[in-house]
Amino acid sequence: MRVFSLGALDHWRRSPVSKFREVSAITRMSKLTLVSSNKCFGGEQRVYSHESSEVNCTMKFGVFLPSDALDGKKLPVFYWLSGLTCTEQNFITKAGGQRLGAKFNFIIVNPDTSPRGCNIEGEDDSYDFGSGAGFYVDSTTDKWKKNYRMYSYITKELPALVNENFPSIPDRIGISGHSMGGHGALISALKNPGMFRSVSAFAPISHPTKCAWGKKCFGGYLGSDENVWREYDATELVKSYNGPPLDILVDQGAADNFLKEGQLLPERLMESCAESKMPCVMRMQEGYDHSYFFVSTFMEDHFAHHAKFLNN
Ligand SMILES: N[C@@H](CCC(=O)N[C@@H](CSC=O)C(=O)NCC(=O)O)C(=O)O
Repeated sequence: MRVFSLGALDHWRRSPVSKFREVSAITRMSKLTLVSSNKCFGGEQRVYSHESSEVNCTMKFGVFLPSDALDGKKLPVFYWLSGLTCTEQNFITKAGGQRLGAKFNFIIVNPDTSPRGCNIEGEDDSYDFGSGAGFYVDSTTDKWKKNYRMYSYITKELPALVNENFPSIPDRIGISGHSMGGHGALISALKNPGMFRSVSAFAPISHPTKCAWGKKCFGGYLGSDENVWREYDATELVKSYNGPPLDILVDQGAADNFLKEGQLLPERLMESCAESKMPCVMRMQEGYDHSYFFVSTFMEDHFAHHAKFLNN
């Protein structure tokens, strides 16, 4: 809170406004349309939309800009990928990320989880396929391949847009996510050695070629060739990873129903990491379920984990 004397008020009127703070500038950013902006923890939580060339529809994503970013200071970027049924709003409203973005001085970018409104027959029929369930792959099947290219959207188009429009440090980026988004974070880091300095996940779908959610989405988006499926499976990708050391942090709720149903299979990821000598810490958190109550509880630990790599 600032209390103005008359002299200070005069100074405030004359002080320059960064282009990242100026609303008239942010509504005209390259290829981006501002949907909303709310001051939060000294920074701003914004939502933008844009016409995506990868997924051929209008996409939305959230950006949290800490105060320093609003002043134009270049900062690391923490990418967050959400899970099945989510839009960009779940992380914004439930994860408590803004306080941590401000504390650790990271820009946070969190996209929607799939293309939407593409007029594909059946796209809105189930919670675990189609809208809200892009599964972070590039589809090869005729019905879906025009739009369902979330892997390229996350690893190419979105980072390019972010670097063009915000004061990011392009070689200081980390990625994390929850459930389907944890799978997306792991495969994005494992398939692009050196691109992400840090990676972590909450209750990730760790071995999608062997669980019901993965089989449904991979079958639909990638067809029947399971060799293609393995290219998007973290447990498989760990075995062939050849890049700068990755130090993976995974949190998993022990009371997670989807763990009990065999959808997540984190033990398979851990076995694969052990065999491949990939550093990975999985913390089994007693009593926690799959929800954003679990995610928000441990989010600060994940920011601290990413800070070790993004700030050095
Ligand atoms: N049947 C449920 C399943 C949806 C669900 O639990 N989604 C999780 C992610 S699960 C794996 O990707 C989620 O994050 N939900 C949003 C939230 O805010 O909790 C259903 O349809 O509800």
